[in-house]
Amino acid sequence: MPPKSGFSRARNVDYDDDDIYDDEDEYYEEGEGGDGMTEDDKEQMRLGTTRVREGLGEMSGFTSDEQIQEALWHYYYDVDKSVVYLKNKLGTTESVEEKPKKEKTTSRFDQAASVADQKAPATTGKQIYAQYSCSGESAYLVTQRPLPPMSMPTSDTTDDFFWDVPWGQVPSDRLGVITTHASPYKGGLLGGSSKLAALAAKRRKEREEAEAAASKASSDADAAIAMLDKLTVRSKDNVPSSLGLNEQRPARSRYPVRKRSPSRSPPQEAPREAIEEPEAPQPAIINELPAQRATASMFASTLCGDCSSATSAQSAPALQAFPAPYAKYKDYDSAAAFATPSPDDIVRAAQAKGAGGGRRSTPKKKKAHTENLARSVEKLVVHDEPKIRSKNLNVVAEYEKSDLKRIANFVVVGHVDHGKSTLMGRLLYDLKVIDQRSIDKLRKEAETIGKSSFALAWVMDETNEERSRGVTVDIATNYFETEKSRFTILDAPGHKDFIPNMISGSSQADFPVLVIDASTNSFEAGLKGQTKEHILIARSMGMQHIIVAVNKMDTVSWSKARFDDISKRMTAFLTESSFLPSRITFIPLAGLTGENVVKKVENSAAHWYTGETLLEALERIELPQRNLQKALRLSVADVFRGDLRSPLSISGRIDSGTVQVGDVILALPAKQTATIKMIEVQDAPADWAVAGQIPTLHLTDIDPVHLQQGDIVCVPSAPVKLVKAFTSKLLAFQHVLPEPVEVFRSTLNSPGAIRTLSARLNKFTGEVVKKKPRVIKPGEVARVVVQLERELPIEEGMRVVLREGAGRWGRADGACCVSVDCRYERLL
Ligand SMILES: Nc1nc2c(ncn2[C@@H]2O[C@H](COP(=O)(O)OP(=O)(O)OP(=O)(O)O)[C@@H](O)[C@H]2O)c(=O)[nH]1
Repeated sequence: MPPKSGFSRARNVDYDDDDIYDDEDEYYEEGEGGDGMTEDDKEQMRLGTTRVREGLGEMSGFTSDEQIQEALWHYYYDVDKSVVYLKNKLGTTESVEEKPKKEKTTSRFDQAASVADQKAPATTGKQIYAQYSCSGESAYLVTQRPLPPMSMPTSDTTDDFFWDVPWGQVPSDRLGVITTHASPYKGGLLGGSSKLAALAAKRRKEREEAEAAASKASSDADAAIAMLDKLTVRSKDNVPSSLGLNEQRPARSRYPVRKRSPSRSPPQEAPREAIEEPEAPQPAIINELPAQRATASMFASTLCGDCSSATSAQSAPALQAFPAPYAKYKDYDSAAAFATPSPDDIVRAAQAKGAGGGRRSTPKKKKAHTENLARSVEKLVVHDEPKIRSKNLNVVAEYEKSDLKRIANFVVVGHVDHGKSTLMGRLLYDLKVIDQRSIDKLRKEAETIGKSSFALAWVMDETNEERSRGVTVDIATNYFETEKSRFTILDAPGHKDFIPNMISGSSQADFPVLVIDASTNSFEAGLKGQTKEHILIARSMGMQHIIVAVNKMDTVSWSKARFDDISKRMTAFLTESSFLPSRITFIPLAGLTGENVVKKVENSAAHWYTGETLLEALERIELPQRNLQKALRLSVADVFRGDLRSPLSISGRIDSGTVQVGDVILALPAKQTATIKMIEVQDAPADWAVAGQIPTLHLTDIDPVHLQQGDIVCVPSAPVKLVKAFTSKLLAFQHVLPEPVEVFRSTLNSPGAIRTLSARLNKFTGEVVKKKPRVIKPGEVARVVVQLERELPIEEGMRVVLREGAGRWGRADGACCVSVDCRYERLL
């Protein structure tokens, strides 16, 4: 049988007696066998019987023990009262068998009066016995004398007894005396039922027993309190919580608390952590707990262990810190919570062991296997780019032994709308580089927007802007091949707004093809516009040979006079620009019709011309010497930030040196290195490229931000120096003064100024004619000092272009620039 819970035990202790027994009869019958007599009662009854017989004297022989005991029981062992009762009873006619209980219906006062009437003569009055209960004492009113004879008929009522006595004037012989003495019935009932007295005694006894039981329960409760205290969570002030489980949270602070860094911890969280600090157990508090808690239940004992054997003072502090249900895990350490395998781990390990067919691997082997695996994983590092391996080719030897055709790059220059793009489209079309279907498609597309005459031009002008506007914007590159040469076409824009692009194209060319519109007034307009400027730029780039294509001859009916006039005027200008007459080629042609482009003109009006076609002139033109043995110098004409396969690519002509796949290059002025991953020459993959070619280099190991158009690419071992000032020999195309200029190194440029005119030189011998001249006239050669605002990669032998300040840029007279043939004698 499980022990009584503390709760039920407390309930029994606190029950009130009156709440249990409301009916005295039930209590009486539940007494000792139903007779209500205890051993004490029987003893008192025996002694009382003896004493009553002594009090009855000679009347004792007429009285049975049963009557005596009945009287004693009735008067609660009062011997005197019992004797009086029995004497009165024996003196009356009333049967002694009459039970005193029936007299309850008659008042005590009437009984006394009745007895007096029976014992005294009616004329002597009545002796009255009255009994009052007054604070535990008995008072008797006794008449001293017999009552006088009554004239009135006697009556048993008190009204008859005092009928002749005036109110308030009672005769002295009828006055009684009240005497008091201590009642022999301490705590008993007076004149009442002896059963009630017995009931009172029973209740006193039960109360005493209940108090004794409560005392015992109190001692049991102490043990219960001790156990409950172990489960009690204290507040910071060590006051036992009255809320029980609701206040157990602070006890969790016993577990390791992860502290936040002060910088990241919100200010308001600091007090919280202070609250969570574990509280030192206070055993003294436990002893002060009220004894109002029951002992631990079976459930609590199961969770918390057997605490009954430990004293509260000893065990409570240790358990105090661990709220249920974790109290049993006194040594719990969350930091090492997973240091040992969990029950699930053990089960899984056993299952794995069984599934492994009994094969065992020792921990040592497992550890070695794990380490090997870790090392293998470390080796599996994925690099962003595969390591580029160079074939270490002798590129010069490879070039010489190759049957590579002559490499020729030319830039198509001239005034806007003079027919440059159309001429190149016709060239490509006649050379079958562009097929008929593509031309038909372009022609149809051009017709839709009313520009059918531009169909051939669209072979080169591929962007929507260029096609819609009918104007070339950027350099268009294309390739064609002849029997002896591989050409790269650099179609430059003729509009003045795109001069920088024209310079970029010119920087990659070996020679220019100048296109002049032979139509009436167009040639003249071009001379005032970009025709002369383009010539000067091309010459400034070091180009010495030039082909002049007198275009649109169909518009002038192949007029020889017109052709001769143009040739004469242009020869004069070109020679002024330092082109030797022997290096100037004039070809009358019509790009739109293709006459004298690839095929000789068949028009009878052109019978007077027996010279070369454009293609023949291209094949014959002399190309500059290639410097393959010198250090790498490449002018970056374009930068492509392409696809995933080729995130960064550059293109430009190699001025000197060679490159091959795997080479590390240096980009200036960023001073950043890169690795050549792939090379393409004229849209075909190649292992190398040499001076004179315009390859596309696909790079890696460099951020695209470090490369831009106009940069110089060189080898890290022989970099180009970055300078902010240099001395140059220049050829003046107009008056030159110390003045602000824009300095171009290819398309890379910087603001600067001609700081000093050092000397005027002999145009052919280079000797000093005059030191520190005030001005340099057009056509004269001089030595000047140029200052730059920012560094540019410039070295001896390079060519730069000095143009007048931006305010005078692009003047319509075509003489707006100072184009300088810069041969650097020395750097500052
Ligand atoms: N009649 C005639 N028209 C030509 C000839 N060549 C070109 N054209 C026309 O001249 C116009 C301009 O031709 P383009 O090739 O665009 O001229 P462009 O020099 O390339 O122009 P930009 O590049 O913008 O400077 C077009 O309408 C052509 O059809 C030609 O030989 N004869």
